[in-house]
Amino acid sequence: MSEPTDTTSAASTGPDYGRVLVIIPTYNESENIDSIVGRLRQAVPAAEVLVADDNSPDGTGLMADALASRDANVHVLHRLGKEGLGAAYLAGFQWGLERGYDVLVEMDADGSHQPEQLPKLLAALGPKNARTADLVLGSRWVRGGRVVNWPRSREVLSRGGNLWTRIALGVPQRDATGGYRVFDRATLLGIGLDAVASAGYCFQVDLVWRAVKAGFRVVEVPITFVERQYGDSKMSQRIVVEALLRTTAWGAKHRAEQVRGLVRRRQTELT
Ligand SMILES: Nc1nc2c(ncn2[C@@H]2O[C@H](COP(=O)(O)OP(=O)(O)O[C@H]3O[C@H](CO)[C@@H](O)[C@H](O)[C@@H]3O)[C@@H](O)[C@H]2O)c(=O)[nH]1
Repeated sequence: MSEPTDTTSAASTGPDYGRVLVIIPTYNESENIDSIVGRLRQAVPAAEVLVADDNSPDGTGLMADALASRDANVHVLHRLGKEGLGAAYLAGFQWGLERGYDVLVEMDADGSHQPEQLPKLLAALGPKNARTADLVLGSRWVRGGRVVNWPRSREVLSRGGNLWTRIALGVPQRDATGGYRVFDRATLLGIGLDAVASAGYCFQVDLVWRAVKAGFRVVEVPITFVERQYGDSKMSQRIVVEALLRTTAWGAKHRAEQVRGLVRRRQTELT
C-alpha cells in the first residue's frame, strides 16, 4: 500500500512565523534521511533543519553531512552515541535556542510525520507577533486525526498511554505522547528544560505536562500519522517501562501536592 501524502500545504509565502528550525533526531535512518529532508525543504522552504544524529552505525550522520554541504539551511548535530530520543531533542533545542530560532519543531525522520502538514501546525501557532498558541501538538487522537498502517498493538499502546497520562497527570490533551509538535521559543525557555531527565518517548509527555502546568496554551491539530516503510522503530520494552515508572511517580507527587494544597486551604479557612 502506498503512503498517503498530504498535498494541501502552502509553501514559504504567508505569515511570518519567525525563524523556524525543524529538529529531526536520527538513529539508523539511512533509508529515510534524504527523503524526509527533501520533502521538508520543499514543503516549507523557509524552515531550517537540524539533524541530531547519535552516531548511527548505518552512516545516517554522514548522509546528513552530505545534505548540509549542498544546502546551507540544513545543519547536523553529531552526538557521541545513542542516548535516547529525549536527550537528542534536548541537545537540538539547546542548539536552536542558542542561535536565536523563534520556532522549534519536533519531527521524526521516518516519514510518519508528514512535512506537508507542517504549514497547518505553524498556522495554529500563529505569526511571530500574534501567537495564538504556545505549543501545537500534531494529534492522531482528535477528530480528523488518524494513523495509517500502524499495527494494532501500537495503537493500543498509544491510546492506553494517553489515557494513563490523563488519569495520572490530569493532562487534558488527547495525544500527549506524539512526537510531531511546534514550540514557540518562549515555551521551551519557560518550561524548565534543565530539569528534564526523561530519555525515551516519555520525554514527549514530560514536555506537554510541563507546558500545561506552566499555563501555556497547548493546542491540538489533527494529523495523519503514517507508519514508516523503511527501517525500524526504536520503541522498546525499556522505553515503555521508563514511561510507566516516571509518569506514575510524577502522578503520585502531583496528587500529593494537590492534597497538601487542599489541607493548607482548609487550615486557612478555619483560622
Ligand atoms: N538521535 C536519536 N534519535 C532517536 C533515538 N531513538 C529514536 N530516535 C529517532 O526518533 C524518531 C522516532 O523514533 P521511532 O523509533 O521511529 O519512533 P516510533 O516508534 O515511530 O514512535 C513514534 O511514536 C511515539 C509514540 O507516539 C512517539 O513518542 C515518538 O516520538 C514517535 O513519534 C526517529 O527519527 C528515530 O530515528 C535515539 O536514541 N537517538
